[in-house]
Amino acid sequence: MATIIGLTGGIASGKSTVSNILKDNGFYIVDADIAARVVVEPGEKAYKEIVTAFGEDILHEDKTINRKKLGSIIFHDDDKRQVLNEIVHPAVRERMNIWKQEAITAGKQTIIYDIPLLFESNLTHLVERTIVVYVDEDVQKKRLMQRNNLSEPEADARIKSQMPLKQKVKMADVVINNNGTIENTKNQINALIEKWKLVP
Ligand SMILES: CC(C)(COP(=O)(O)OP(=O)(O)OC[C@H]1O[C@@H](n2cnc3c(N)ncnc32)[C@H](O)[C@@H]1O)[C@@H](O)C(=O)NCCC(=O)NCCS
Ligand SMILES: Nc1ncnc2c1ncn2[C@@H]1O[C@H](COP(=O)(O)OP(=O)(O)OP(=O)(O)O)[C@@H](O)[C@H]1O
Repeated sequence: MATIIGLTGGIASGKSTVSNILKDNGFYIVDADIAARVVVEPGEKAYKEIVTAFGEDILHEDKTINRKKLGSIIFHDDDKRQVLNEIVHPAVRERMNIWKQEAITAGKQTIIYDIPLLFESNLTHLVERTIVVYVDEDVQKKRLMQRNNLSEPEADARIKSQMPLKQKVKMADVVINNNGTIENTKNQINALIEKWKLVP
């Protein structure tokens, strides 16, 4: 039976950076953010529910969802975020389960579940151990503003929409500190692969 490892952290703390390094080491990644994109493509059930709940205003001209616009709504409004989560999350879990089964069929021994909201959504029962990618809040904000081209208040709103990263650290089986260079992060991951004797 495959071992499922949960990889989480805060927005822009470096989960994708860590999962890419794990992928380079042969590990199979099941990514919740990718699942959340696939399940809201036009024609999908969640797409229709989002348009009903948020209106056609959140669509591009080609009818795909304008993620920037939807983000600017839900990261500033807890109730609306809740509405979106209730539409999208069940479909995400279903999709991730399909990908997990594919990985098991392919003979994978360790599967990485990259889930930003692993703790917020109480999904730890899906995984055997948890890795939290940590950065200090000033580094997190700077990287988030840079990557998404956001103002400071916009970055603050996104950070505040999640459980404080320091709280996630307390809940983690292991913490990867991503304040330093990518090389430093790689070294921590290699040490972890060794310590937990992880086999792809
Ligand atoms: C709001 C949306 C349209 C913004 O899209 P955008 O392309 O700008 O961002 P992306 O999807 O790449 O997410 C970036 C990061 O934002 C954070 N984030 C996304 N959704 C949420 C949420 N509902 N609550 C808290 N943080 C969130 C995560 O850390 C995620 O890694 C999109 O994030 C979305 O549909 N969110 C709801 C689904 C969800 O909860 N996804 C997170 C994993 S299941
Ligand atoms: N050690 C590092 N040094 C410098 N920049 C980094 C480092 N790690 C990540 N970054 C940069 O910080 C940004 C956030 O990293 P990444 O996309 O991996 O975070 P994430 O946790 O997956 O984000 P999200 O949850 O928002 O999707 C990216 O632009 C990435 O290139």
